[in-house]
Amino acid sequence: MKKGHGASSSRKKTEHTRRTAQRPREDQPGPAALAALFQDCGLILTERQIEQFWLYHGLLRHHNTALNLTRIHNFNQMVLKLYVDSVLPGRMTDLPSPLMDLGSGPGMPGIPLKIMHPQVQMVLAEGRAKRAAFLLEAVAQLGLDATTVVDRNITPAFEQPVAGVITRAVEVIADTLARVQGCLAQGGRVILMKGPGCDPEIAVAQQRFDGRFALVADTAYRIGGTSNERRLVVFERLDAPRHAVAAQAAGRHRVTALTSDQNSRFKALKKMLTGRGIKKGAMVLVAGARPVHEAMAALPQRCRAWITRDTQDPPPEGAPSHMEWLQLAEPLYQTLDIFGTRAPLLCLEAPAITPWSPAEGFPLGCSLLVPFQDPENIGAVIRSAAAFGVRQVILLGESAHPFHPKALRASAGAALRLPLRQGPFLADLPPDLPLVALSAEGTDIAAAAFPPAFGLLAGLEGQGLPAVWRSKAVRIPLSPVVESLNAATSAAVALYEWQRRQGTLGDGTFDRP
Ligand SMILES: C[S@@+](CC[C@H](N)C(=O)[O-])C[C@H]1O[C@@H](n2cnc3c(N)ncnc32)[C@H](O)[C@@H]1O
Repeated sequence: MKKGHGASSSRKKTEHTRRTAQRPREDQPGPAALAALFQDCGLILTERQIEQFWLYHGLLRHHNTALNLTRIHNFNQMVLKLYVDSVLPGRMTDLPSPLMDLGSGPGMPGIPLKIMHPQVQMVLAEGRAKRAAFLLEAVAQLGLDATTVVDRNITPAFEQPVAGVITRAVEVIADTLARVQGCLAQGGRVILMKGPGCDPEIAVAQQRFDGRFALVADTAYRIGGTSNERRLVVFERLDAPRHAVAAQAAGRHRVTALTSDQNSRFKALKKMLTGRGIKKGAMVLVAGARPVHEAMAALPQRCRAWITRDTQDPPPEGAPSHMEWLQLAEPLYQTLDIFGTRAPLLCLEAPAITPWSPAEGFPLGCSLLVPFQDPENIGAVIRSAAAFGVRQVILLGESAHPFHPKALRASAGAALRLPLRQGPFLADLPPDLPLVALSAEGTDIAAAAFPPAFGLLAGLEGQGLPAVWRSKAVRIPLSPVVESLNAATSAAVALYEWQRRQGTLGDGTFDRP
């Protein structure tokens, strides 16, 4: 992509020396000498432009001692290395508008470019207050319209939209590309005025911003007839800035911003962190990037709200449009993000948990009955139930809520997919049910018979099972160094044993019964 240098610099240098030698009158610093130096570089200035450059030159000289604006003091050098150098990109590439000169310092290249291309809307960004004040004075004195000064450091949080960014002598390319994430439009260009040895910088930037920025031009050149080598490197932005993505998403969804923890909507969301609140409100809070996207894809009609930190992480394109976008102030979001995911949360209308009564019996295969009081155990066992092809999970009266955020997370989303039923309390299970119960005091599971349609009754954490079930229970043989397995783990092992007996685990998967 890099283009070679133009005509030999030594020939140009000789011509330059000869022509300036023929104009002794213009050797003295002044508007005419300035115009002549520009002309030697093939740049013809209008009277107004000469006047503006001369005025700018005067301001630079006047303020240089106090503000340390440039280390170049020689008149010819100032014209060539500062003003001419600044305007050359305008001859080599189209200038986007609005164009931000990032790290403008004393106004380079923004002010000379603006003088040459008055139609371009120019934004001069300069983090140092005294330099920014100088820029304001220069803009006023030169009468530059459609030119603003941003007197702050540009960071990725800067979101004033611009179509292009130009920068000279500020930082490495990748840092600039990162810095303009918030403000540069999709398709916008970053024009980087570089020295000749910038290949390593380009390579780093290409690697870091692969898919987000593309290198579209890289041209080697020299300033007029001098030996000063330059590279003009141009990157084009492929992705869209966050604010544009957020604005598009806000057009697709109803948006509500919540800032107070006293807000009734926020209070309702907070209730979804407890089993009781979920039961009452019939709403579920899904956390974690993957579970959220899976739940949205599987249950689009049930999606109620996409919950984010302010405008960050807008709902993706294709998200159900009836879903509201709740933008929460940081402390409110943190209250709901109990796992510290920092990712969007999804509020879902809870899938129905239909009642089950013992009179209904069990369908073919395994129904898992769980009395667990720990939501993480409930989630873990539901995940195992899904993994081993259980027909339905019957939650006994003792059980924690399967949509408690901790249960949902431990189930890796399975709680939203598997048929869940609400059964009676343990004590109300009739003793003649075809159940295989699990207890550390039972007989070895190796000898157990699994009926074609049966219920697997997991033990209750801590207390185990009531005596009536303990007496007919099966156990998983264990090393005597532990007393028992975790309740969810023992259920998983029993489910594995049941599937193994079906002879369906041979190829690493099994068919649903
Ligand atoms: C070495 S000077 C170059 C100035 C000018 N571009 C030139 O070529 O003469 C770099 C300037 O960029 C400014 N600067 C650096 N990082 C900046 C940022 N993130 N936002 C705004 N200004 C910045 C500094 O304050 C400094 O004035």
